[in-house]
Amino acid sequence: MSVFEARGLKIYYKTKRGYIKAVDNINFSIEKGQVVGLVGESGCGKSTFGQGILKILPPTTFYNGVMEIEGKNLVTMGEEDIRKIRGKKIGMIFQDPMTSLNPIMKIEKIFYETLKTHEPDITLEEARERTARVLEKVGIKPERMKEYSFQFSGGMRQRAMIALSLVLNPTLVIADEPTTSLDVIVQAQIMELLNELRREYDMSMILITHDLGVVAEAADKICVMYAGHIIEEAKSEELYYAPKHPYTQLLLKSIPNTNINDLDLKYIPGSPPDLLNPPKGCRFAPRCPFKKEICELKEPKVVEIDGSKVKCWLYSEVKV
Ligand SMILES: Nc1ncnc2c1ncn2[C@@H]1O[C@H](COP(=O)(O)OP(=O)(O)OP(=O)(O)O)[C@@H](O)[C@H]1O
Repeated sequence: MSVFEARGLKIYYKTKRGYIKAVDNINFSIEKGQVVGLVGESGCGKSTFGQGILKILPPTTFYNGVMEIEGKNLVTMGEEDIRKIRGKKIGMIFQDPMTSLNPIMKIEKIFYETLKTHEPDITLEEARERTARVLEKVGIKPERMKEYSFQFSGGMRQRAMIALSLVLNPTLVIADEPTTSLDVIVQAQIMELLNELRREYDMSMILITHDLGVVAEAADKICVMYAGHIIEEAKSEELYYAPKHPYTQLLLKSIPNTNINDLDLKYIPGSPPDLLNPPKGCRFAPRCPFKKEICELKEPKVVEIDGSKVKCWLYSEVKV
């Protein structure tokens, strides 16, 4: 059963020059207990999708289509109802823990404030108990809730933010580059922790990253984004060992051998298109080594092949 679904979802930024089509007509679903990886080059719309689910994008952002959590459509929902869902049903883990951990508040106060937003009657004592429990789960000694986040190491801050996103026991957690700012060993520890927690809490997680190596291990299913579209969706193993879309194939080839953060996409010449005016056919066509005539003329539909979904003319019947 899917806990969250997007159908025909569009998220556009309004600018003086026109609309930036950062998420453009995507379908997406995640089931209970599932981890879905969302990968792609910088600027392809991953964070827009993640933050769009929480409706924390600039107020001028245009949404269309459906984003459904437990049967409720977030696209048409008013701000007051969204606030009840934010944190409670959908948690968020950011790349920079300081986004969530106010440096001028003690950790216990941050947790208390978060709990109080959704459970106004909670006492400080109850909040402390819940905080202690969740801090222990992420490997932080409960007494450290008396400290400020700046007294924590980078890895501990990330653990504290994970605890904060879990304290309300959300149905879905969105983790946007949760390990990017950390060193390799701490990255591995945090990924292991996320994996343990999702099993224990049976929660669903959307894992946003530009690092295919990270998601290949952690995710059940991977969605590859390119220029506002999901161009391939497959089980992790399938995507890793039998990628179908030429972009996915090239992305896999570009995984660096050494563990560096920034992908060097030396195998993919050119750069992603301008999302103010994306190409009218396949958005990857200008860079695709297998491009056919149809590719630049008409947008391909998503087709299912061997259990994967792929948006590419190589796999579609051409009906002009
Ligand atoms: N607030 C904004 N106003 C206008 N355009 C924006 C805004 N935020 C992002 N964009 C544009 O939307 C597109 C998608 O950006 P987004 O940050 O979602 O991509 P991303 O895949 O998450 O990249 P990164 O990994 O670099 O964060 C880009 O063209 C970006 O320039």
